[in-house]
Amino acid sequence: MTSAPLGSSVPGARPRIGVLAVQGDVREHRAALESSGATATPVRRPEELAEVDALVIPGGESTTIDKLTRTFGLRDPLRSRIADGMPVYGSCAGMILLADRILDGHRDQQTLGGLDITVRRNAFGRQVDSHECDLEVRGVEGGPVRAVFIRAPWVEEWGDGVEVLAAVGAKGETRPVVVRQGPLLATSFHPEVTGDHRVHRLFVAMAGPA
Ligand SMILES: NC(=O)CC[C@H](N)C(=O)O
Repeated sequence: MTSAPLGSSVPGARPRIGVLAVQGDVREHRAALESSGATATPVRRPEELAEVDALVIPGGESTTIDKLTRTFGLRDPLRSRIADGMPVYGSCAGMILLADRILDGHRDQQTLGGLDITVRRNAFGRQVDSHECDLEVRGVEGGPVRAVFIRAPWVEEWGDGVEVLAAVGAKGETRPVVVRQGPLLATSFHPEVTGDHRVHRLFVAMAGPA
């Protein structure tokens, strides 16, 4: 008997989803993905990226993740997979990495890009280290999601192709905190820390067999 090929072309196969494993809640994202119907593997090397159908970029520090992905030779492979339409979910710093434009970035900070959004880093104010709220997210059934924000960004501008799935009121404005553009999904908050895996299930459905 031959072994089944990897990937979502196999009917009923679990999508193979990588978690960028240079910094952040890698273990928690892998557990949330596994319990949402995916096979989750860490990605630190270009060869590991080549084996996955989709990718999660965890939160952490976007400047550090930017530097480490360049050090590990992952930046160009990541950019080309994103350009080829690989589904990617970015949480917090991961949202920043997916954004085409950053406000309040470090000098020399680069993103991978792909999402037609402008994000503001540490947007809720440096004095507000973290906060939580209940948030209705379009596409997530079963009531509000507990959203845990940790030095989080928000979306300040977005293009016509970007769907806003959730927003919060801040400083008199409505600021998107969950956005989707085709195969790319981003949240300002950290769903991996709450034990509620519905955001991961939404992403697994985006990554899985049609
Ligand atoms: N929890 C997080 O991912 C924080 C993001 C961080 N403030 C940054 O700019 O990268």
